[in-house]
Order: sequence, then C-alpha cells, then structure tokens
Amino acid sequence: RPLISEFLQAVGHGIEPGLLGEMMAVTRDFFNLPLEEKQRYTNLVGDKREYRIEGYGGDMVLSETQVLDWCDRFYLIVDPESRRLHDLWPTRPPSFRDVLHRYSARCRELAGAAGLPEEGRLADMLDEKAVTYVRLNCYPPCPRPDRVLGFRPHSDGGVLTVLLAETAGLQVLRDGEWHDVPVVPGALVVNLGDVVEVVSNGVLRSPVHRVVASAERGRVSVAAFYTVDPEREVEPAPELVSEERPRRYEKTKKSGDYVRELLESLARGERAIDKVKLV
Ligand SMILES: O=C(O)CCC(=O)C(=O)O
Ligand SMILES: [Fe+2]
Repeated sequence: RPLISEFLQAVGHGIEPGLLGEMMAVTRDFFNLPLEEKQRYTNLVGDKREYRIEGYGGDMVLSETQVLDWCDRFYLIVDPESRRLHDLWPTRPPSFRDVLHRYSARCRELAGAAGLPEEGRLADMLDEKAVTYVRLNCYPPCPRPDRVLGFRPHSDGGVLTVLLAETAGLQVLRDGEWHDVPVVPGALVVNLGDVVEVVSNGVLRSPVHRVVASAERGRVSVAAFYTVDPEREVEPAPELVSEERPRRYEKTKKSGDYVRELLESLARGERAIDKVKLV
C-alpha cells in the first residue's frame, strides 16, 4: 500500500477548531449576502460576460443544453500572495479577508505536511510559485435532489485538496460504487489530485467524487486546491515507468492551462485527465 492515502480524514491536523468555525461562518455569511452584493465579485467579465475562474458565480457554461450543478461558487487565488486579486476579496462580512488569510496559511502548512515526503518530487511541487485556489461552495436545499447533483462527478486537478465541510453529501467512487464520506467533527478531508496520478504513473489515483443535493438542508464547503507552478508541465516519474508498468500518461499541458481545461471538461461532463491517458 502506498504511504499516502487517496482520500483521508485528517484529524489532529493542528488547525485550531475556532479557526475552522470562523472559516465556515464567513463562508455562510458571504453566501447569505444579497445577490447584488455578491455580484460585485462576478466571474463574468466585460460586455461579453466572459467566464474567468476567479470570482463569484456558477459553472462555466458552454452549451444551451448543459445541465448545471446545484451549486453557487466563489473562487479565489490565495497563494502566492502576489497573485491575489484584492478587488475580488469580499469586504463583507468584515472579517472575511482576515479569516481566509489565516485559514489558508494554516492549511498550507497542513498540505505541505500531508504525508508528502520531505524530499523528492511531490515535496518540490508545492514550491513558492505553486498556486493555491480556494473555492467556497454553497449548495442550497434542492426541490429535486433525485434529478440533479450538487457537484457532478469529477477529480481535482492539483496535487492535493484540503476540504472543510460540516454536512454530509460528499461521496467518493470506489470499485464502481458511490460511498458516503463520513462527516468527522473537526476533521479535514484531504484527497489527491490529477498531478499525483500522472506523476506516480497511476500508482496513486485521483479519486472521483461528487456531492449529492438535499431537499432538507443547505450545505457549504471550503476547498483549498494545491496546484503546481502554472508554467510547469507534469509527467510520470521515470523511475515509475518500466517494462512491467509502461508509461500510462502523456505530459500534461502547463498547469495553468490544465486548470482551465479541467473546468471546460467539467462543463462537458468529461475528465481532463482522460485526455492524457495512454491506455
Ligand atoms: O463540497 C464538497 O464537499 C466537495 C467540493 C469539491 O469536490 C470541489 O470543490 O472540488
Ligand atoms: Fe472536488
């Protein structure tokens, strides 16, 4: 068994429970703001209302018949700090910026320590140029949870994801079946992303997961995605390619382009990693 688990509950992560609570609270408070206030940060820019990753809004929409997820989102780059678009950092609730700043700093320490060896490929991937996105997700109660998902099946594109959520709804696909990810009070969920699947030549997998909608309850979550330097292309480590285990993935696009492609693929109901799979 690999040392790193593909989907794990991190307990004893060392982030103060109070800070997790504050992060959940500012997330809820933000989504509870009037629509006009949230739309000051819209992810649709200019006269043509072109989609950009950062900001508030829904899915990237590519066709008239696209089925949308039952979810409202808000994306921000948090690392490196020089890439933050400060105009998109909400001013309400008033503590939002400070709490996100403190939460993401603590989360980064956790991501750096989450079972990654201190030396070697995975550790150097989270270098000073690596980009962290935070996505706040809000799933309102849904009248027809049998017809729509909160978040369609996907895998995350980065090295790993740290997820904070206090309500059930997340499921992971294993051996062709969906399994509920239990809600463990105070825990964070850490899952691997496509970068690790490619670098490990498929020894480790980027787990497919989804969020089901609920008629009774709304849900919010905070996902921090640790991706590599946007200029970096990723490929299987040579030492993991052999005659018995042939190379399974092509080199990816530059990470920055891969992230965008991932969202486009999601809108089409596809997976970005399938485009680089060789077998
Ligand atoms: O809301 C969740 O629990 C999961 C969200 C998720 O998978 C994501 O943001 O990539
Ligand atoms: Fe995800």
